[in-house]
Amino acid sequence: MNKSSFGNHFTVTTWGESHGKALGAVVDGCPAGLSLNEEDIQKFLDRRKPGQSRYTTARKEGDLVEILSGVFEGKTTGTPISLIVRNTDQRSRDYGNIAYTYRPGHADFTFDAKYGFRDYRGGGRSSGRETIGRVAAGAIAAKILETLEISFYTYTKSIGPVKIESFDAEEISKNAFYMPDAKAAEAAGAYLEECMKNQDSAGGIIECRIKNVPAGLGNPVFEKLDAVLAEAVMSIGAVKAVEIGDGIQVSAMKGSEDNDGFHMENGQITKNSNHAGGIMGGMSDGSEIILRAAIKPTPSISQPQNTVTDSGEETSLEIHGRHDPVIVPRAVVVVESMCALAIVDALFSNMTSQMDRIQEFYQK
Ligand SMILES: Cc1cc2nc3c(=O)[nH]c(=O)nc-3n(C[C@H](O)[C@H](O)[C@H](O)COP(=O)(O)O)c2cc1C
Ligand SMILES: C=C(O[C@@H]1CC(C(=O)O)=C[C@@H](OP(=O)(O)O)[C@H]1O)C(=O)O
Repeated sequence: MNKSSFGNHFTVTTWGESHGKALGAVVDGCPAGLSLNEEDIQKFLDRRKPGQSRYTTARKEGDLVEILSGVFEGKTTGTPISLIVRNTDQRSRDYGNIAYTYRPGHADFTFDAKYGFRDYRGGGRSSGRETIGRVAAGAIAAKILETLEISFYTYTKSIGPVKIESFDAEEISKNAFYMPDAKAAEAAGAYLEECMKNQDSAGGIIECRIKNVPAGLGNPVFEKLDAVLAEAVMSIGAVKAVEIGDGIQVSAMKGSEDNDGFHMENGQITKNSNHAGGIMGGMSDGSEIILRAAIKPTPSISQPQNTVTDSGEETSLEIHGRHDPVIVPRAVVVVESMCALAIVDALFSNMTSQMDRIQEFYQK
């Protein structure tokens, strides 16, 4: 558990606890010669950090990253890249009443079931704060993908019952929810105010669209690209479902509706539609990859809840502390980072032609 490795070729280990001294990641397998500085990573971390709006945890963290190794004179050296973010605003006293009592919906009971004890301060390793390491590593993966012109749009599709009804890419970074629809963002704010007034929380859906992934990435069996992406995204705390393309809706469609027909466009094989979400038979088909992640409502809510202690006593629990009333906006960049890591790992593992393109780029 203390080692959350990701991938076989581009390997990421995240480390650290929410109330420990620091958190971070070690990235192995990044090619030498990639131009990389702290700002490249910081701009990703800034999209995740607490305190971006009144709809996030009130914990005050700058989440400033330091690169400890693997970069010399602004370029990666091909050796392990170690990244650290120090914790500065732990308030462990908030967690005194969950040291022996299990929070419904969090990992307290299952941690004890597996290990027999746990770091209850801030949830330890099961805190959403662990995602700092994923995002820091994801920024490096995204930088590699940028050299191949592979790019991402990741945004909030819904919060609770409020769904986006229009798409304006410019709008995504302009509201607290990373929604591409200003009206929906306003309605989401009103919904959240209601939840907060009732000491409750909300969930929602994040959509990630990946452009310019060449056809043929992935594998026809086992490490299928859709399976690899789903595993990567499902490993984020609070993600309860992952869909590719039309996802669960295909179960109600007819073959004639779901199939994406082909035609020729400028000498290229092109699909008429994209119900498949850019992946067929476990391999990318050259169209946009479309993935959605369903995020549950934040489990730590302050209204009294029925639960039990670790000695089996039934009790009522009021959770203290500074929690996200909704996880979705802060998880947008986490989903993007995990997708970037999965795509880089897939590229490095089975497309030698892509490796050549990367090497060519660095040697320029
Ligand atoms: C970015 C992010 C922020 C989170 N913030 C909180 C929070 O403030 N309070 C909380 O109880 N859970 C929060 N979570 C969710 C818990 O980490 C998660 O529910 C817990 O680890 C149990 O895992 P599970 O929900 O996948 O079963 C957050 C998750 C993420 C990814
Ligand atoms: C601090 C972050 O989010 C935390 C995620 C979290 C949880 O249980 O997941 C619980 C809270 O932790 P604490 O009570 O220690 O402040 C959140 O604030 C972060 O993600 O950076």
